[in-house]
Amino acid sequence: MSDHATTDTREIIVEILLSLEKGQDFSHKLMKAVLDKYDYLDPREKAFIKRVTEGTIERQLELDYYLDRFSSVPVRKMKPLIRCLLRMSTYQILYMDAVPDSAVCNEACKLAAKRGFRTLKGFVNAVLRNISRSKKQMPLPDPKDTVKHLSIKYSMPEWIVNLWLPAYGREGTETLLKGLLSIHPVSLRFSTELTEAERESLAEKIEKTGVRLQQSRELPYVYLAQNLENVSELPGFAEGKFTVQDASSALAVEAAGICPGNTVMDLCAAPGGKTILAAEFAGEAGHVVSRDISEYKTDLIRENLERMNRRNVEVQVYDATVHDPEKEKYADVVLMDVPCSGLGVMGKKRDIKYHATPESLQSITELQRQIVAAGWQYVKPHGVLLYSTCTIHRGENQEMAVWITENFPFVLEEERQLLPGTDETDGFYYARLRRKA
Ligand SMILES: C[S@@+](CC[C@H](N)C(=O)[O-])C[C@H]1O[C@@H](n2cnc3c(N)ncnc32)[C@H](O)[C@@H]1O
Repeated sequence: MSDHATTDTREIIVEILLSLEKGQDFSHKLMKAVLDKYDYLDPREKAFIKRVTEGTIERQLELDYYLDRFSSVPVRKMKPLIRCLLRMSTYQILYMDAVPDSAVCNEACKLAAKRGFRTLKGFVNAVLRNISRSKKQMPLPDPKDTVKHLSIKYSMPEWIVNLWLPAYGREGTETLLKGLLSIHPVSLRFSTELTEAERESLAEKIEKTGVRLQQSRELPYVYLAQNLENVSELPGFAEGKFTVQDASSALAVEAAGICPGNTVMDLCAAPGGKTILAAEFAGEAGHVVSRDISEYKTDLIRENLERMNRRNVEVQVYDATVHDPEKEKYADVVLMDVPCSGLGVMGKKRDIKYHATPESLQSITELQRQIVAAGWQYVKPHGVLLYSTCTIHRGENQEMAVWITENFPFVLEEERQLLPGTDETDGFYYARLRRKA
């Protein structure tokens, strides 16, 4: 990516980083709002804003480690604007070859002066030029200290590294950490009602717009898209021929084994990814009850159902932690895609790792248990409970499946933990549990 960015563009990035420091929102939401606001900018400038902002956020622990070594003032004591400016400039020096280091330093000094820190221009310049000179051998913690080394190298809080090391070992954890930092293409899930020839012809039309598509290894109707600016402008989107859905999420619905004519309940359904695929599998003779906690959330489901032309779905606002006696033994398949810690989607929601805490994992596990306890009875005898999360945490995943079999009349038939770096998907878990009687 070459440097088309002006001082004003870089100022937008600093503003986003400053808002995030104040805890004003999650980065993916703020990013979308900012790109909508500056929609008039040149696409290359928008791409620059996205790349630098997201890169700076996801590499923050690593960048701070370097800054603490190259600056006389510790990162935590810097003025917030200077801190954000140095982080995003260091990211450009280390990770964006096409932007000359001298331009990064000059632009940073200009921006510091523009924002009232003229006296700190010399400091900013000295820190960045030092980093630029040493960029081939940046210091990292001793590899013998596995946790600290991996934490800084892959910018992951130590407690999360500690959570994964016992489950995946050093090599497996490193593969996972690397996978989370790699490029994450947008995943397009084509309607399963299209024939193979129709799918291929649509894929060709999409590629003519400049988007690069690669069929997923996991499912023939999922394509990974690179170079994608705006999904809603692609041919076929408005006609409901595809939706944005990760292969892992579609695999979970596949694992539920929904047959034409089945009755399905989706208890935590917004924005509707799994509901729509379940409705395709159940067909016109089947029926899906799709629930979420608020009007706002259920409106998102309705919007997507409308675009994807699904009519066999009933959308309801309903709190999944409250038992609904009317639905006992109602469904062949109950989807419980529960709220979770989201550690599997950190590649797309880059600041989840800084917000999550061991305590928040504990309380989310409690909520998941409440949802299961309130909803297991909706499954007909010999029917399926499909439990899933987009996280990588045994307490919310494998241990939860065991807890279900120990407390309710279910047997575990299949479970799968998908891992970035190993699988070309988000981190995702699902378990198919069959009701005994
Ligand atoms: C992982 S997301 C669901 C994604 C969705 N299944 C899909 O495939 O598009 C979890 C959902 O649970 C919903 N949720 C959280 N607490 C809930 C509750 N008590 N009752 C119902 N839904 C809830 C959230 O609003 C969120 O939409």
